[in-house]
Amino acid sequence: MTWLLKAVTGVWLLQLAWRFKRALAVSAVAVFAIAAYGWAGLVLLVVGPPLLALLWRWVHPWSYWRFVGWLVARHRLRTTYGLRWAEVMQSCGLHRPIPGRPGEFTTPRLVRVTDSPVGDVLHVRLLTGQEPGDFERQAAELAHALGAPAVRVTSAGPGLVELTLVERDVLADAVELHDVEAVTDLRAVRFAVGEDGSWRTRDYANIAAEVGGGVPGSGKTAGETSLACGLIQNPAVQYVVIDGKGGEDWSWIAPRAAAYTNEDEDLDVVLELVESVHRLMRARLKTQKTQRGRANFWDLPLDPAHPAVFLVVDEVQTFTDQKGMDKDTKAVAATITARLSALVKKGRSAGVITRLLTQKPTSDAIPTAIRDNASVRTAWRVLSDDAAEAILGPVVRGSAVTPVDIPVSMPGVAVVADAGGQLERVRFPYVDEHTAEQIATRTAELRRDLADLTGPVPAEDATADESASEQEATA
Ligand SMILES: Nc1ncnc2c1ncn2[C@@H]1O[C@H](COP(=O)(O)OP(=O)(O)OP(=O)(O)O)[C@@H](O)[C@H]1O
Repeated sequence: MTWLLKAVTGVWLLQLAWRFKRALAVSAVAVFAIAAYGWAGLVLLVVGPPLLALLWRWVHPWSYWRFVGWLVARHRLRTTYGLRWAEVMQSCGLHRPIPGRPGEFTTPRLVRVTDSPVGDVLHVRLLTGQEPGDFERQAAELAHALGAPAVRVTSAGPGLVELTLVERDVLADAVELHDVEAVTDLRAVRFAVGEDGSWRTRDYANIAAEVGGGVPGSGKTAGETSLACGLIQNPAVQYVVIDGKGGEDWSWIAPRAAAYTNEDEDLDVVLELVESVHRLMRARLKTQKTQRGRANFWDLPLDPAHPAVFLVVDEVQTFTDQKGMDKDTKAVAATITARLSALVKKGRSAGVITRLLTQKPTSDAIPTAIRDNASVRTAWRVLSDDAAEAILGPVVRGSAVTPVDIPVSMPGVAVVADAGGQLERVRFPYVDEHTAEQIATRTAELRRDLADLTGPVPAEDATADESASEQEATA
């Protein structure tokens, strides 16, 4: 009966036209061009758009490729993924039967497809009652059903999930930098590339300390080097480097460092440097409010006269692990550890950022109290779950992301835990020593001696101010 009604009213014709709307639109434009301008109009119609596209690409390649990406993504949404979506959802058990309609089911909705350096990203709206974990559990099935080597599931807000079809492991390729951009904003410092191919940043206003560890050759020093190369170009940053390996890994920074030592046997030399930085921190905590108006360093504008100080202690176990030390050396090591612990706890609001690196990630090398106060933790390749835990904390136990799996052939790849406790794999960029040396030499005039930064310890009457600032620091 319905077909008769459609035939009589002409609705069938409209439905047919709608079905072939694109072909009809193209034909209409072609007929119009011929009618208005003859065959020249048709030639213009055929040659014009490609020429315009070429011109667009030449004038504004960024917007052109963005548009092409959008077109390709739309095409994939409708064909590659859209046509099989219901079948994929059903075969992975992510569909839901519709009550009262046997045999019928509903599926999460594929909203959008975008591309990323690793592969396509499918943006999906969940069904009521579903959560990203439902997709995570089915990640392997989804990968097979969608024909991708792996699928990464990330929550993208309430009711939304993103499925990244990982076609390429972007972390497999080294990120070599032949020069490093100066860091101008310490609240967004690029430090490594994530699995989606985009840069990860850190907000140093919220970081008092970082701990990092990994087996020899895993890329700790190189990772720190690339970070330092950007930071030392900022006049409001000073570096203090203590290299417990006793080698020349950090000698490149000597012309630019406020203080540098590679002393690995005479712990008194190291203690003196650590004490200097500790004194600077205390002096700032005591006087910052009275002299500069704010108790928190990061509430003040960055000023080369009051620089942020990065204290790097590479192979920190040389100074903190007391095993095998004689009695006197043990006492010095204990003081160094206590000072580092204080810097880790209170350094943030004094603008002092402490970074401790070790190839021996144990609680003897990095005491748990220090690790637990370090909001940023980085584990390059390690050999055991215990070592991973000594750096990243208990969160790594049972996590799918672990530094124990990192292949030897991928130095510079690490697992990082951010302030929110989330673990992810990243690759640090690589800057060779000569490039680093050149950057340090060309910025040598920005160097200020640590002794000049450390003012005299203020009088005792500032105690009240200190306790106020210290309370804020540890808050
Ligand atoms: N991000 C990276 N990308 C590519 N190669 C890297 C990267 N990081 C390090 N490497 C390679 O690995 C080598 C060892 O790196 P690095 O010296 O940083 O290791 P390490 O963990 O500090 O070792 P050690 O504990 O012995 O000092 C480098 O010389 C370099 O060849």
